[in-house]
Amino acid sequence: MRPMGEPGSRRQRAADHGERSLIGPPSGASGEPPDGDASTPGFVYVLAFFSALGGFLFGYDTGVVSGAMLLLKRRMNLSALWQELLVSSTVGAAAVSALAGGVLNGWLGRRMCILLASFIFSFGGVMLALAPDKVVLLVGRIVVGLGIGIASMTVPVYIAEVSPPHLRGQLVTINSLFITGGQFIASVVDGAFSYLSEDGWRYMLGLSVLPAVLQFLGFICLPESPRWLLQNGQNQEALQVLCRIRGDQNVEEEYDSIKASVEEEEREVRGGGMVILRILSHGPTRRALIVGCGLQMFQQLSGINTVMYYSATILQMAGVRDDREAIWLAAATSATNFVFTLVGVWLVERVGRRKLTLGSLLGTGLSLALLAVGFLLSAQSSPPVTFHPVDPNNSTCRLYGSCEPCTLDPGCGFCFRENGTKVLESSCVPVHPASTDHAAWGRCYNKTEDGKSPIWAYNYCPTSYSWVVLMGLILYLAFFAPGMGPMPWTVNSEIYPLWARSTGNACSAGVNWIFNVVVSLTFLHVAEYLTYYGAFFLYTGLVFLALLFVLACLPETRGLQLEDIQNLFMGQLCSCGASSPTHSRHVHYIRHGSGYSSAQYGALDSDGAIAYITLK
Ligand SMILES: O[C@H]1[C@H](O)[C@@H](O)[C@H](O)[C@@H](O)[C@H]1O
Repeated sequence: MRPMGEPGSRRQRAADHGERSLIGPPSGASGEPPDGDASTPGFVYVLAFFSALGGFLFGYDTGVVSGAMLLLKRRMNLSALWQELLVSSTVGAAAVSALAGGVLNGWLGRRMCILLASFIFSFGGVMLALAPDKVVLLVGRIVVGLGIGIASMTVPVYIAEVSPPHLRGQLVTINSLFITGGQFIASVVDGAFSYLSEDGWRYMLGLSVLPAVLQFLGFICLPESPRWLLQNGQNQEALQVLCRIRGDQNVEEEYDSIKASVEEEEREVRGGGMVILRILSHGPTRRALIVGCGLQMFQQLSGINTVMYYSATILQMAGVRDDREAIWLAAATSATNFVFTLVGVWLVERVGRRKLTLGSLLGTGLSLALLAVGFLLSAQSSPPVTFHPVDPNNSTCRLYGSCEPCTLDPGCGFCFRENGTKVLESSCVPVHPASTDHAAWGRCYNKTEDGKSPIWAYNYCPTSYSWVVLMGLILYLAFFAPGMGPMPWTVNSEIYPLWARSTGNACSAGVNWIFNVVVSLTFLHVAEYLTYYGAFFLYTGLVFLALLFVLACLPETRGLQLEDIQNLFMGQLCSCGASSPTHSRHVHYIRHGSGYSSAQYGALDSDGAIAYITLK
């Protein structure tokens, strides 16, 4: 890499003139294109759009399954275990392929990996749409999961590598917008096809083939990332791609900077060895990996997928009894997630990654506390069991005195009648072994269509505090979606040097998927031991830990060229955060050969633009 301040560099030329250089980093950190260069060519937006279809498929395939399952469990007579398998197998497969994606990415390139993922998505989609039985369905869900894992780690890297620095955050965050957009469209499709009780699930699961094929066709014509091309010695092609994606801007400096950085990295890492071991033994990349994996872990530990998954139940608590109504209201929940991700796209280049993540975590934590308080109030006013039918099997359900402990036992449900908000004739009875939709026997076994049968509540209790929970849910999504939703993906796409980028992103995406499985599989057990409010207080605590982690360790990467970002990780891990506060000076290390010897001082002006001066 050409050191900043090296004779001949743009920044040094200004410094040589004796000015206290106020030239920003290669592109304006304030969100402006460098030196007022010509505007970014539309081609970059086309690239971002076709890549982000991978995000859309990630969102669609993880989101669509809940609605499809409502129909499938009846059509295929699925046991609870099979339902669990069909939902979690995709996430599990995504974890495995995200981890393997690092090797594939370095070996085949970003473009080939995206093509591979869209091919896998198309194949899996066809398989799901035509599945004759549950085994083929399971294989289809695993195939789709393999596609999701590869796409989830490749797409942000590709977009980051083709974007100009001043737009990088926004364009990578668009991928997250497509994820939540995919989840939203999936919930609308679920709603629309829920009326086709016979084959609706085939359309729900199969429709993902359309965006997958579109992405495949698009990527046949789109170029490889110039950074990967340079890393693999294809210099001419890299220059051509750079010219295409930067339009009439001068690409010479960017080309030189990437090339120098590749050459220097090659010198440093001569001798090879496994990339992950090299990452771990090299301080700055090790610290970047800890920050990247930590962010992804905390994203999942903030309970987003529990909240999304649990939204239907929260709505039932609030008095929505009809299945269809609950499906449409769940679509409103994912719409909230989507709309607020849009706010993140707007904010990321304006306030920067760090402030956005911190603000988001603070709001997410407070909303989780509100959710927990809502559940606590509901538990305290939990309706008593007033009707005790004779239990033929002497199950544990007859021992519970109120709704709360009854519904926390996975084997029991609450059967009651309502008169306005008053709960009458309530009993705690065993759930049917084949379906949680009704009781094993008694009044809540057979539902009649005349609306006179009692209400069967599995997993929730009727409560007059549901509005507190509902408010907590909406506030949670409004705070999570702009920051903690997209930032872990965005930050990971930029913090690793080129040689470590594929592996770093593979590890952090793998961590995201692993914690996704862990949180969703443990939620009901955690709730069983700690009650619902205990579970949400636990998530609140984890979010405050995340806040401390981000406060201490996440540096601001806004506006910096990818090749310069690693310098932010030169200091101690938990001083990372200190390198980026506004209005403060920070040392910017310059690489000389393989060492970091001299320094430039950078000061952030009030817009967050970085000014550099060189110490001689
Ligand atoms: O960033 C995404 C997004 O926030 C989704 O809504 C969530 O389901 C995913 O797990 C997460 O990785």
